[in-house]
Amino acid sequence: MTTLSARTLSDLDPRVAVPSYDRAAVRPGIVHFGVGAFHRSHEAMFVDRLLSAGAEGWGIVGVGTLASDAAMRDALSAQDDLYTLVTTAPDGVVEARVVGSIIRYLLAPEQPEAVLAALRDPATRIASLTITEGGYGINDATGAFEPRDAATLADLDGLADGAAPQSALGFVVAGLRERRDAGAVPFTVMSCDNIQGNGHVARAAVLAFAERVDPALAAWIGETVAFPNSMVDRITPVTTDESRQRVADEFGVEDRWPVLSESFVQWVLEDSFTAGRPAFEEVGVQVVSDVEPYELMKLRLLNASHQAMSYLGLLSGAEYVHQVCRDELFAEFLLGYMRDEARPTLAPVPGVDLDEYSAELMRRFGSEAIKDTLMRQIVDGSDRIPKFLLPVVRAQLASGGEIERSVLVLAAWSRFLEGVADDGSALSPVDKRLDELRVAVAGEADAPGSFLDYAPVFGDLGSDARLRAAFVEARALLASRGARGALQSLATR
Ligand SMILES: NC(=O)c1ccc[n+]([C@@H]2O[C@H](COP(=O)([O-])OP(=O)(O)OC[C@H]3O[C@@H](n4cnc5c(N)ncnc54)[C@H](O)[C@@H]3O)[C@@H](O)[C@H]2O)c1
Ligand SMILES: O=P(O)(O)OC[C@@H](O)[C@@H](O)[C@H](O)[C@H](O)CO
Repeated sequence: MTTLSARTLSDLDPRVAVPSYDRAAVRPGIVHFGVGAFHRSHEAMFVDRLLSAGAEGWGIVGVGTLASDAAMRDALSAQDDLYTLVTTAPDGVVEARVVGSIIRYLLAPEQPEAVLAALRDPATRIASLTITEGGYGINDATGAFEPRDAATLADLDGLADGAAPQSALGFVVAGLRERRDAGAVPFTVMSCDNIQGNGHVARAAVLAFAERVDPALAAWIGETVAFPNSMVDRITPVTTDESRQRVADEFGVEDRWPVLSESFVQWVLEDSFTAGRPAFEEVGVQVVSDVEPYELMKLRLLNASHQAMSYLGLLSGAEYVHQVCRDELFAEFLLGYMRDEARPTLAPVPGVDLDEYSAELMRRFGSEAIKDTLMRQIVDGSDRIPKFLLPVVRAQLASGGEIERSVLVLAAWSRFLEGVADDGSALSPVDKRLDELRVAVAGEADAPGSFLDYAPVFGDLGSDARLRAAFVEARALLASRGARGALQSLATR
């Protein structure tokens, strides 16, 4: 067994690829907020490829802004910011590689000045973000900037008074303010979160934040800073002790925080950068002028399918994505959702055959080695349902298209929030709006359909009579027949 560190790289099992470049010589060019599982399987991996190909000046300074990120800091600092990425293909082929592109990790609550210094450094040309859908504070229904987290709210007051930032948005705005005050070129703000128009959303959040701190700064950012949109894709489950053990058993690497993901990877990136960008296209990134068709395809087919399978799956007693996707009843339901409800809302996607894309998704979902849990998909469902599924519902209502599978998912979500599976066992929803959601769903007892009046999620959709009637029917079907029974009923219609 070899404990991972810069010193032990040459001792690793030769099946584990290691950085071929001199990490000590890599200069930083990207400051990344939110060094979670996904950043480490995706952007950091692409940058590792770039550095391996000889690119200079694009090392990553990772930043955690949450107190809970101390665990990542501790794990990475113990192994010189290196980690093992293990990918598994649906056919079982496994590859392992030590990623070296994160050259420094900063825990913002303890080192705010170091984070500001990294953003101030003219070598930093991109600030990238994976801070989750909720991290932008944008109300999905209205598009208004309404942050709810304490750090962002504190920064909205504190930044104007010169206090050190606490939130990712606060650091980005403070960093841009320093650039402006120094007469320097700003950095690009590159969101890699799963949000339609993630660049537009990041721009809206940063501008609204800056407007509250210094309107002239907001105007400067609006004129000078690029916020590229992107479609990002690689299924990356949470690292568990079982994953650590697998890396140790299969590759002999003792790694405190490896990442295990699928082999599939995709990044479609809008070519819009303020201060230059790496030659991403040379390492597998699709650099395009319009990302939207790819984004809509991915969010409405992949991410919405995760929502579609998870509430129904958990109600039926399943635990894993592969479990439900290998079940014919669920597979037929998901393919039906993709074919009859999501795909009619999509424009043609350049170079993509949507039949093949949907079939490949089912192969990816069915991959047992990934061990992705249904529970991972439902954390803060109130952030995900509006971004992934409701755009499909809105478009289908507008065109008179089918909605019955999407509505069954909404009904399953409402039943899931009630916390009881079909066999009577307890379910544990995790959602930042759980209290409000439970009040909303309790209203169903006296006023069926009133759950849809919960505006923070549904906006004005609750007033749609067709949707409301279908929702009431779907809830009744789930109550009488359970999740599997409801799927059977749909399959035989
Ligand atoms: N895991 C995947 O399969 C996957 C795939 C594509 C895109 N993504 C995107 O990446 C995001 C992160 O996913 P992950 O798998 O890395 O999760 P994770 O739980 O491993 O990491 C979450 C990261 O987000 C940061 N974060 C969370 N809330 C924040 C906030 N309010 N402000 C600042 N930082 C915050 C945390 O510090 C942490 O680094 C997702 O929300 C999604 O938008 C994930
Ligand atoms: O992480 P989220 O909230 O964007 O959505 C949950 C999953 O659908 C998502 O993580 C997918 O696994 C990912 O988008 C695949 O690329």
